[in-house]
Amino acid sequence: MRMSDAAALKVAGVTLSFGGVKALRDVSFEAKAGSITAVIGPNGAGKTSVFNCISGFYRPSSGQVLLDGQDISALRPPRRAALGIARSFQNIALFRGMTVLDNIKLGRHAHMKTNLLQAMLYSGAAAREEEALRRDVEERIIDFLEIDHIRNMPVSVLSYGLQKRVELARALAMQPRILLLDEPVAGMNREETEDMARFILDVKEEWGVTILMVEHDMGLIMDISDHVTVLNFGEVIAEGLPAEVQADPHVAEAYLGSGDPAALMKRLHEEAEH
Ligand SMILES: Nc1ncnc2c1ncn2[C@@H]1O[C@H](COP(=O)(O)OP(=O)(O)OP(=O)(O)O)[C@@H](O)[C@H]1O
Repeated sequence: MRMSDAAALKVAGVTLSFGGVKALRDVSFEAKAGSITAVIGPNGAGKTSVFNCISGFYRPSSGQVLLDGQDISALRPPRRAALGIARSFQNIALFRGMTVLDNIKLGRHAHMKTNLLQAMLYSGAAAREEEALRRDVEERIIDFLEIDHIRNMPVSVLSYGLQKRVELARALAMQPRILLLDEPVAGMNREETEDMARFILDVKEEWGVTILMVEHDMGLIMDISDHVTVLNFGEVIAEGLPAEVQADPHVAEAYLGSGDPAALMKRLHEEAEH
């Protein structure tokens, strides 16, 4: 059973400035429904800024963000979350003193009834039904991410890899249609990275979620992405299938300062060995 229908996300001509610094210049790309799209680029290229424009934390000076063709650029972050855009953060943003389960429950927040009138009209039976459904979703997430054994542990005692998995669990509890993953395997060892790769693929395939991820681990990107967009100095310099992007001299130049795809391949393989 799928949790939701995947949605398509489009970033159209987005420009973002901080004072005199243009963090993004006319950036356009699309994450197709039900696919994994990676946004890559050297440090400071604008990857996090793109995520912040999509989730609504930053307002671009021009351009649009479209969810299934609907312009959501004017909506505030909670409204975008309610429409199904969930994200994880580069540095884990969990409540460390709280248990795994309580952190996951917080993911529901985006779906809660906030309007008082709505809440009053919301009958006890319907509320109970929704509560049961929520619990069912939480159990499925815990089962799916294999975190049953740690559900009652405080997040602070968990390994880094497990904390990242709990963060994914919390994002899934929002029942997203679009999942933004900010460096999902940063700081992970090989085994943790392989586990996370498998979970990300399963989120796409079994849960029908469109995934957009920023990541530096090229091995992971090449293995699981359907499409790659490359940013450099706030501009899209290449995009396409992982293999196409890897062979693109512009990409090699952005990363290495030389336009030699063979040298880039060599470096990526060396990084993957670690
Ligand atoms: N809040 C901010 N205020 C001022 N400048 C910012 C702000 N956020 C980002 N920038 C600038 O915008 C540019 C893009 O930064 P961004 O963090 O989006 O890059 P990134 O590709 O995510 O980098 P990294 O891989 O290091 O995380 C950089 O020049 C950065 O200094």
